[in-house]
Amino acid sequence: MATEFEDGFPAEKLFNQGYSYTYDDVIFLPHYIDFPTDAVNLSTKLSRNVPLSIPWVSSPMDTVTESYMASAMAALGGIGIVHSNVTPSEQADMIRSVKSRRVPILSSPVFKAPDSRIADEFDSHDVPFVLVTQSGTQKTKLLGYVAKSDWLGLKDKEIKLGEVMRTDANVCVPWDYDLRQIDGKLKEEGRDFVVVEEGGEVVDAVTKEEVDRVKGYPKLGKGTVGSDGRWMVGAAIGTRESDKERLEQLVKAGVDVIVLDSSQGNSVYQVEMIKYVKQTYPELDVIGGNVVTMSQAQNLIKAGVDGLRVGMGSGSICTTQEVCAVGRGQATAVYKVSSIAAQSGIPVIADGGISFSGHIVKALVLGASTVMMGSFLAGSTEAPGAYEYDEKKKCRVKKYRGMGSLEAMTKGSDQRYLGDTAKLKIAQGVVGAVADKGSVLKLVPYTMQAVKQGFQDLGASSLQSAHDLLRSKTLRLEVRTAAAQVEGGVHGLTSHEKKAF
Ligand SMILES: NC(=O)C1=CN([C@@H]2O[C@H](COP(=O)(O)OP(=O)(O)OC[C@H]3O[C@@H](n4cnc5c(N)ncnc54)[C@H](O)[C@@H]3O)[C@@H](O)[C@H]2O)C=CC1
Ligand SMILES: O=c1[nH]c(=O)c2[nH+]cn([C@@H]3O[C@H](COP(=O)(O)O)[C@@H](O)[C@H]3O)c2[nH]1
Ligand SMILES: [K+]
Repeated sequence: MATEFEDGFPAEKLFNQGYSYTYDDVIFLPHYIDFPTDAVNLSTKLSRNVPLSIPWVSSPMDTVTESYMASAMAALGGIGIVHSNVTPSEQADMIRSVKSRRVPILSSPVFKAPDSRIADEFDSHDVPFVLVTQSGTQKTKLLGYVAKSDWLGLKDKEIKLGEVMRTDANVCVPWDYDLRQIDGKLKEEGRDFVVVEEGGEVVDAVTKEEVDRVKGYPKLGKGTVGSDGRWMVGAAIGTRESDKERLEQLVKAGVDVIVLDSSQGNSVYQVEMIKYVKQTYPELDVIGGNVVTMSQAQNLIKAGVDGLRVGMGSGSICTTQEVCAVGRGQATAVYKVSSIAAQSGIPVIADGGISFSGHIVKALVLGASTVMMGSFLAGSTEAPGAYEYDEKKKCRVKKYRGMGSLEAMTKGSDQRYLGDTAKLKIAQGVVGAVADKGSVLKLVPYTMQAVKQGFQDLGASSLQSAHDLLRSKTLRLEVRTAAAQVEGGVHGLTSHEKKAF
């Protein structure tokens, strides 16, 4: 008689013992490989009606996702959620900006009116050209441009730009030109830059330098394009009355999906907002959260959400568990919420606590459809803010802060406390910095390749197949002791350098 193997625990057993497990606490046992790494397909859904080719979402935080990051996320086949720590019209402008181009490049050129003069633009800034438009701003007709090289050769520096600009309509390309098309145009005509325009109005400019930079990264696929033919982008809103007016502006700007941004989503405010969004904009997907328990999730599913965001206190900048004594270990939270959400076909976003590719594998295999990241992306070229040099750590860093930090709250999420200015504010997040990670256009493809290797080791060729292995109890896990976690990391060396790609 054949012996039944009992090796490791199925998830159902492991996550029902009264422990709150984080990603680092658990480890998967490898299964059987019968396909190559490249056969792993990580396409997925963010929410009921938003398909993605990679399970990657950037956090709605003001040091993570504005238009540049959201454009890059869409170009990679993921999606960015634009934060709401700005006025509704500023947030709507960011959505429009993402939708107005097809290259993950934002150059923010200098605009001037024809009767204005060059001040110190060419001297004190690294500006290769100035665009001359009717109004001296973006979103009007291009009249001409002045290149730095032309300017340097001029004797009369007081001259009006309208008198010296080059008028060359050929410098313009349509908004939906992709990187390959723009590169072709730059090469054919020997240009240093092109102006991106739509409907006769300037959207942006793209330089050869930027195109060459992006060309050096892994090849981009077709990206996340919506039914409007434009890149898809999400936006965060709150659950206050005033968020209804914010929502209206975002919808007019073309937003594809809304995230109700709260640390504790199971509230009367959120349930009412979900119903309002679904009634007012039935075509718009709404993601509820954050939740970490099955009953929280069930309430929001009943209210009509198209997706759920999971995580409370697991984020790198989060202090919620310390301050409020509520939350859950992220591995347990993702497994539990995904189990109930799967019964209604609701995709789950595993939000926060991701430090490396193995955490992404764990989140996805435990039932999530996508992972949302803040700290992992905040040090990238595409994140808002400038790099600074950290003298102690001897590296370039970018600021990264929690949306519940005092600094972020007093900047604008303060709006959520309008009306209760008398109330005492308690921070649930910190302000910090993260190391330079280069461009997400390189970071994400390499990380995805590592995730595919993890899937291959588990014998899962897709997210669906991973979830099938999980629920059929074929997938086995164990809890790692403290010593096992040490063993699983680099140990026993006097020094080492960690370089993944
Ligand atoms: N994932 C996580 O673990 C955490 C995330 N955060 C982030 O920090 C930011 C702020 O989060 P929260 O403070 O949870 O924001 P929130 O807006 O959900 O809650 C702030 C306060 O406003 C109240 N509130 C919301 N709608 C209301 C309404 N219509 N009427 C009356 N009161 C209402 C809430 O009950 C709460 O007391 C978000 O960006 C969130 O993602 C903060 C803490 C933890
Ligand atoms: O307790 C918190 N206080 C905060 O101030 C805060 N700001 C963001 N978040 C959440 O953290 C997630 C990002 O986490 P990671 O940096 O680990 O990716 C984000 O996606 C959020 O869910 C906060 N949580
Ligand atoms: K934390």
